[in-house]
Amino acid sequence: MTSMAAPSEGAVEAFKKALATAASVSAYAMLARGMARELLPDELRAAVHWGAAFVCSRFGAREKERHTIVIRRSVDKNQCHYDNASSQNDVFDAARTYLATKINPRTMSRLCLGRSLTTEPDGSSSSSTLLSMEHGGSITDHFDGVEFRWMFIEAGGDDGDRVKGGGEILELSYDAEQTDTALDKYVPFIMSTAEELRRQDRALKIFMNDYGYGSWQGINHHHPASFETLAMDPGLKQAVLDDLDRFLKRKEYYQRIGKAWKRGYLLYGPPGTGKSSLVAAMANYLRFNLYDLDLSSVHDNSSLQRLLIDMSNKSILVIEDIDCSFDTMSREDRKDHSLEDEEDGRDYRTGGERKITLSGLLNFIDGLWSTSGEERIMIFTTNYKDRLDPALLRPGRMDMHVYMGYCCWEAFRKLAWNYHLIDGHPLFPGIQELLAVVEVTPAEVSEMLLRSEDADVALQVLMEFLQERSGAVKEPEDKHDA
Ligand SMILES: Nc1ncnc2c1ncn2[C@@H]1O[C@H](COP(=O)(O)OP(=O)(O)OP(=O)(O)O)[C@@H](O)[C@H]1O
Repeated sequence: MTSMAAPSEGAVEAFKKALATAASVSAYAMLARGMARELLPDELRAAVHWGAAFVCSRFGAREKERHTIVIRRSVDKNQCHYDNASSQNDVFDAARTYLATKINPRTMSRLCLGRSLTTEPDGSSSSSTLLSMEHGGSITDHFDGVEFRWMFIEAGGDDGDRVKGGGEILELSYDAEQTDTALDKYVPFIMSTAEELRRQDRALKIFMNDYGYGSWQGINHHHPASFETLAMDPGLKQAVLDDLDRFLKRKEYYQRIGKAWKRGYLLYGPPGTGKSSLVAAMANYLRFNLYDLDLSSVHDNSSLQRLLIDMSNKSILVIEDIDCSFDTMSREDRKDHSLEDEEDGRDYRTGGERKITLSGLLNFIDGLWSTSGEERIMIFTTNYKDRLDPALLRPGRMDMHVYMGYCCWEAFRKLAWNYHLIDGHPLFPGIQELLAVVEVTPAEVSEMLLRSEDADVALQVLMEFLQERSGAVKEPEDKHDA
């Protein structure tokens, strides 16, 4: 504990004297102001005022010192370490992307409109339209309580000498005392905001592996599924969304606890309950590319490793029907074969050389793959969770298990809205009663709802379909166990 030292007598005296002096100075000032008002004519008072202002401007408090960062469109080649290094300055591009969000077309009289093509490290490209400042334009931005001023200057103009070889430049200026905020917070903030904006803008890709060669082929991914259109238990949907949001925000957390920044989801449930739709919704929500791994096309463990290493960050690895991809039956169920069978590298089902193994996949995912990249999500789907190897279900492996079940009342309401924009109908109560006892998948309900564009007809078709099925009673369901 700290205690305040008692002030010495001398200090108290000095403090009192200072107070008395301050009081008498302000008293004199008030008296002088009053006398001046009474005794001096207006012209003389104005002249005194002007004189005081002049003295202040010459000798008084000087304007705060400003610092400027110059950001050139292209980096001077001499600064590059490699001969073939690109001369494009990333910071310039990021600043322009960021500043586009600060442009107000209503208040700025001259603007530039451009379209740029961005090539991602994975080879995909996307174009975006950008509003930017015209040469000579300026923008003021506020961040963390600090004012930052941006100017866009053209090479070859008045500032031609300064920017020789650099093309166009952006100048960022701020109070000198805010240098730490500028460099340690504002510039990183601009870079990360620009990256996020570009990510939102870029076209998504889905990559599939070639047979045998261990390489990916990508095409644009336009699956329309979103969390908005997904018909599932609302609580479970929110839990998945919250988990994804938490994952995205936790870079530092994963670093601190020494774990790779990856997350695994196991989606399980009968066919047609929306597992693939949920995968697409997750990719769209995160703006992550999808890598759809078909294990039957992978020749051996080393091809598998090559494929996994070639995946980019911020991506989702999907292995559908994981129960069919390996001998994933639970080890307890193996009557005739011991674990040693697996370790000798032979496939005891065929007697031949085993191509790839579940342990090969899991070891690699836990090992090199998880440390060679970041922000990776891995999704396994299965129609039969009970057939999975316990190694897959071990805590820490698949972080969240999501059960995609038969169509419940809430899921039906979502589908009715998706397909017919209705939130109520005289047939709804009857459908609700039937859904409580009939096992029907969202895919089947969707199909019925699509039978007619007329909502009355489509709901009648669904009603009859459910009545036909009503002999089958739902078995109790094991809900999600995150
Ligand atoms: N939960 C859902 N929400 C919205 N649409 C769904 C849902 N489930 C299924 N559908 C509809 O049914 C179609 C098939 O569903 P999907 O392929 O996502 O199911 P799945 O569980 O992955 O099936 P499988 O196990 O056979 O691969 C989807 O394209 C979609 O139109």
